Amino acid sequence: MSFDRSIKIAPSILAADFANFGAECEAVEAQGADWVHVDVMDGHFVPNITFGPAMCAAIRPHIKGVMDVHLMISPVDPYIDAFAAAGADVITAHVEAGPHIHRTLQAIRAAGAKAGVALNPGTPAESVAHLLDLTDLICVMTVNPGFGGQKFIDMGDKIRTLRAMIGDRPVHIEIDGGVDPKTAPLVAQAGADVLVAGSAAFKGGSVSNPAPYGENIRAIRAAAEGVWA
Ligand SMILES: O=C(CO)[C@H](O)[C@H](O)COP(=O)(O)O
Repeated sequence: MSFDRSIKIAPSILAADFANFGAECEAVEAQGADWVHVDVMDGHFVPNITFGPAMCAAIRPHIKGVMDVHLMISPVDPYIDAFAAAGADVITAHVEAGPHIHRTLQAIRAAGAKAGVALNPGTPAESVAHLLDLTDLICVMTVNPGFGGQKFIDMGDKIRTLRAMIGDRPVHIEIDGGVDPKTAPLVAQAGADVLVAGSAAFKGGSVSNPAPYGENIRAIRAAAEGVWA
């Protein structure tokens, strides 16, 4: 997985048809998705339960590109090897999920995946200042994690602070929650390059009618890229 700072759209399959994940992954990729984002929730760190490593392994053959696994679980460390073995390219853990985030990021890299660290809206940018050389991606939550379809919370100042802290390190800034064509320019302008979109990516489409996925992805990308025009 090579590094670049172009805008990447990562549809979250939290908004897909739960009875048809393999076909949904293929459909969004065929319609222009750069990454596929998988929201893993445990009913403990967040108030919702979704998928585990077996589901990630099941959809892996249906994803040609990057499988981006966002762990909203606590503890994280006992499950890292299982998600890496399931084929995750990126594994992101929350800085709030445990006392030893250094150990977690090192374990993710040791397992062969890119290491991401996520921050809830209430967590300041400075909480990851000491992690910049241990991480490949910082995920800025623009909703309180747990559910799709929530209202976007403006984290522009945090994104700008992180972009300045990162400097020329090869670290992605990913935004997760409420991303759509209206909010995408705000986060892109602030310095984000990976935009997770659930509701706004899957809106109006289905595996039997995937064209709206393409329209949605193109609209988010054009809005984000438009800030540089
Ligand atoms: O991590 C998440 C929720 O915890 C989801 O990825 C996020 O909310 C995306 O969904 P939407 O675009 O519908 O807001």
